[in-house]
Amino acid sequence: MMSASRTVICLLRNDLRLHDNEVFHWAQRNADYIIPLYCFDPRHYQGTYHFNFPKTGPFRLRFLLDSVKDLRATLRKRGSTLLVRQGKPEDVVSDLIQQLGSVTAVAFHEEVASEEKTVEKKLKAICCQNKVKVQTFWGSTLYHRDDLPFSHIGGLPDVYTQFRKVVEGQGRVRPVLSTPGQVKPLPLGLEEGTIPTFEGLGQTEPVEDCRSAFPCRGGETEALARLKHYFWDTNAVAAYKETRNGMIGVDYSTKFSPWLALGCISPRYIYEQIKKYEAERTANQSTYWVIFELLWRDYFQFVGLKYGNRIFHMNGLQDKHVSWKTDMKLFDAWKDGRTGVPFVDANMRELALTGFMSNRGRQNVASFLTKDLGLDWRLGAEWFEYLLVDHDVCSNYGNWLYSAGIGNDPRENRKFNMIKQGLDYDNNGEYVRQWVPELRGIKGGDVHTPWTLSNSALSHAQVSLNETYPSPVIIAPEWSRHVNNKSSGPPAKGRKGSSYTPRQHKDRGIDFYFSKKSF
Ligand SMILES: Cc1cc2nc3c(=O)[nH]c(=O)nc-3n(C[C@H](O)[C@H](O)[C@H](O)COP(=O)(O)OP(=O)(O)OC[C@H]3O[C@@H](n4cnc5c(N)ncnc54)[C@H](O)[C@@H]3O)c2cc1C
Ligand SMILES: Nc1ncnc2c1ncn2[C@@H]1O[C@H](COP(=O)(O)OP(=O)(O)OP(=O)(O)O)[C@@H](O)[C@H]1O
Repeated sequence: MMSASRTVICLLRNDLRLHDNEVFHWAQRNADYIIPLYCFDPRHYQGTYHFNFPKTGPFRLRFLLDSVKDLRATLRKRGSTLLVRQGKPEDVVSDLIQQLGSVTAVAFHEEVASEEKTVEKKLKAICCQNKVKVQTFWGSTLYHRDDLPFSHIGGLPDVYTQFRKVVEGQGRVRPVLSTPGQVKPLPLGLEEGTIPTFEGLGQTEPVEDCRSAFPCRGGETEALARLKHYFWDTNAVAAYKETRNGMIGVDYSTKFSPWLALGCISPRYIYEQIKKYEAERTANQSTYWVIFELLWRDYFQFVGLKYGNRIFHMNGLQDKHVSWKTDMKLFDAWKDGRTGVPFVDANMRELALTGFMSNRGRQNVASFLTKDLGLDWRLGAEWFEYLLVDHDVCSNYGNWLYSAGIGNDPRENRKFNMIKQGLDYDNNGEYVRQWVPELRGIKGGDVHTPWTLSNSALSHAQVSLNETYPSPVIIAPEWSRHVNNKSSGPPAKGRKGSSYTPRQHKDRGIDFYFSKKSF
């Protein structure tokens, strides 16, 4: 007698790739029929938890649609396809189990945060009711959760460097799993399903901005092409450590994050390629530093595992009470890039217009929101959740907690100085002028501090504070140490009542900007 055929549903979530994907790898060995499935979960298109911003913004949605299309095309080339449904995964899977009557297993990658965990629990309950096996995997990090050199997740150090040293010393990265040449077929009679459109999901397609630092499209194919470009075609990876704090252009950093967030590229594959590059081309601090940064990503995933819902709580991991404000006027100024602090505004406008912001920018705007404005950090985190093309729940909330001083930063009271940062990382003001066109007439680093310019300098630059560009919503006292006094003159209009007092530092030149006293 022939044994009954085995049908496995491979539920794809944030693992939209065929390479190094344990779900497919397992199904290939344990099924006669495979149903690759992606569900557009309506809960992802509702509001964020506290402030009700749209949970998935247009840039991430476009990236997701690209990624789903690309995976379908890849699977079609290999004898399969991607089933697409609009609905909650637990309902869709339940319907498929009923419809087919032959499903033997449901396989998926586990996630970290409670919303995703709730879906997993529901899937398990449905499978249990229907006597269908559930096979789950861990696959989002470089180091596998089960290989961590800590006896249990509670032993994860609260300081990144301690985590990194232990992991680098005692951990191992698992080898990349093989990519199936042909994928096992689908059972007959299943509708492939239409990939939804922007309109169908109640959104409008974003307009391309030629200034974007991330003009890339989603999908595994594009992710692998990006790696080839950054490593093998341009050798940009060999200078990563020197360029990674840049803000203009595509190649100052890897830009892997959006593909990593949706799982279009595997961190183990990146690691394997770095090792290959080091063996065949060059091994230097830069090539190592990409791994160092990927370990930050791992770290925040594991912090999420350790702390659960505490990563979302107002008082953070340390249960530290801070009197956060929710002044929505100030928040609007921040989110709209109208704070009057050009370095902040440029970054916030870049985010709104492209869905991307550099790591340097993110650290600064987060510090500004939490430390200068004293606003509830969750406003910032949820705004990022809405807009970022690379939103990843653990990296986003983990970094916000860190910036707000209630997460994993071992230093007390770390606060960025917006003017020093602007001058250090955008010394001649090119980045600010790119995103804040009202200030284009102001030359050099002066663009970071328009409120310190004389009326004649402002009118020469065709800037009118409070009319064409706002006066700063706040001026932190420590900023005065970093003002380019060469062009500062008598108080400009609109500065009335501010706490700013210009200090005269004649002929100190550029070195003055690089004071080590504040970040
Ligand atoms: C407030 C704030 C919010 C953030 N939100 C997110 C987010 O939602 N998703 C996200 O992927 N990153 C987030 N980051 C981290 C970081 O800014 C981005 O990963 C990085 O800018 C992406 O660009 P890249 O891929 O070119 O990075 P690269 O500099 O090329 O780094 C390589 C990879 O390392 C990882 N990485 C680097 N820095 C960090 C970091 N600080 N934390 C975690 N992983 C890191 C990313 O996967 C990145 O792709 C946030 C940082 C801050 C300060
Ligand atoms: N994937 C996710 N993305 C964003 N937020 C998430 C995600 N998963 C869970 N959360 C957040 O986790 C929290 C879960 O709230 P819930 O009420 O279930 O738990 P809780 O521990 O009692 O938290 P709270 O005290 O804030 O209500 C919410 O803040 C929710 O937004």
